[in-house]
Amino acid sequence: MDELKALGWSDWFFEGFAGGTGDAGTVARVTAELRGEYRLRGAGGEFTAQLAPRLRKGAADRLDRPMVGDWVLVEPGTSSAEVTIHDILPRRTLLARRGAGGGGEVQPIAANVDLVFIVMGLDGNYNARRLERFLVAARESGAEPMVILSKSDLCADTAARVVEAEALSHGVRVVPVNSLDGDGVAVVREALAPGVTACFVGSSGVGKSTLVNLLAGADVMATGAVRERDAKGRHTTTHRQMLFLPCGAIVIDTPGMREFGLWQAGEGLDASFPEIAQLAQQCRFHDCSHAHEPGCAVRDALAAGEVDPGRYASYLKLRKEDEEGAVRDEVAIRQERKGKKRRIAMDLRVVLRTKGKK
Ligand SMILES: Nc1nc2c(ncn2[C@@H]2O[C@H](COP(=O)(O)OP(=O)(O)OP(=O)(O)O)[C@@H](O)[C@H]2O)c(=O)[nH]1
Ligand SMILES: [Zn+2]
Repeated sequence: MDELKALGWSDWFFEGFAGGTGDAGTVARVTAELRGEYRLRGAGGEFTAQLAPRLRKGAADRLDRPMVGDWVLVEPGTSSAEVTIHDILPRRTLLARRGAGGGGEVQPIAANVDLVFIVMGLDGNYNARRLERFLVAARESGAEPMVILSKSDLCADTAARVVEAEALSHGVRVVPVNSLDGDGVAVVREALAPGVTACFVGSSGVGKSTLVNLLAGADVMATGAVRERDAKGRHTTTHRQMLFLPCGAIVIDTPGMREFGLWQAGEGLDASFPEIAQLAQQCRFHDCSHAHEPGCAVRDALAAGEVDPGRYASYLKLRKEDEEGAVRDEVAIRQERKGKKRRIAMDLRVVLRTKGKK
């Protein structure tokens, strides 16, 4: 299993893998996905595989399909080109977002990530509300977040920005990085122990790929097939790919995200807004929305100037997005079930009709 450990395998995954009695040759990790074809890496190296029909047809949404970072079970075919993925092992962590203003369907980012690097550029990209949004999603994913304030060379007062970001991050480490001269990169490197899987998220152009290249000690991202020139002629990341660093860590660079809709806030919301969560326990109503109810401890504190209005608004917005998303998901599941029933009914009709003809 040592080869698998280098790919991020840990004891946690044993249970999903026939209680640890499975054959190492049948488990592999998804390193990239391109138009329904999967690049996998297992004990024996890299290979390409297709989804087994059961996974292709049975997938209700995109979370039911393999994504970058997943551990999957494979079955060899008669030729090496016919390897199929027939199962996905339970995910230890799952990072996802919601498309189109947060109202759309779930968009998986990566599975089994240990560390989420939230990258914000100090060239004007930094935004407190967006940082809070990323922190909620990263915490909820089950991975450990870390904030990278990139392009520190372009900021007149980096120290002040770090203090500001730390105040919003509640215990999450904030690191200023300058990828041009390597300032701060050592701190990022320290977090990248062998076998650790890290994912970089942030807007386009904040310097994710530049930093990944620096960590890799080579121009892996710019030369890889995952980089293309955009309309302005800039290199930009076009899809997710897993890279294996010389230090033994595994990184996933993601394309820049203009929008990061919240998929699920879960416990990530209260963990990211502990001062509000604590006050909420004293609200008169157990299910207080902190928007209009009488006896709301959160609004009382807000009126007394004890809660930051920006944080309060951010909390309410993310909470609303989370609730609306949950309703959407439920509707989608119901429609999916209905659709399935209809398909079964149609299949039956076909069977009956053909039977009648005989
Ligand atoms: N001044 C300065 N420029 C930087 C730094 N890091 C990256 N850049 C520049 O910022 C631009 C964008 O960097 P990329 O690494 O391509 O950004 P990205 O986040 O990977 O962008 P996408 O792939 O589109 O998501 C490039 O021109 C880099 O040279 C830095 O620390 N300081
Ligand atoms: Zn309240």
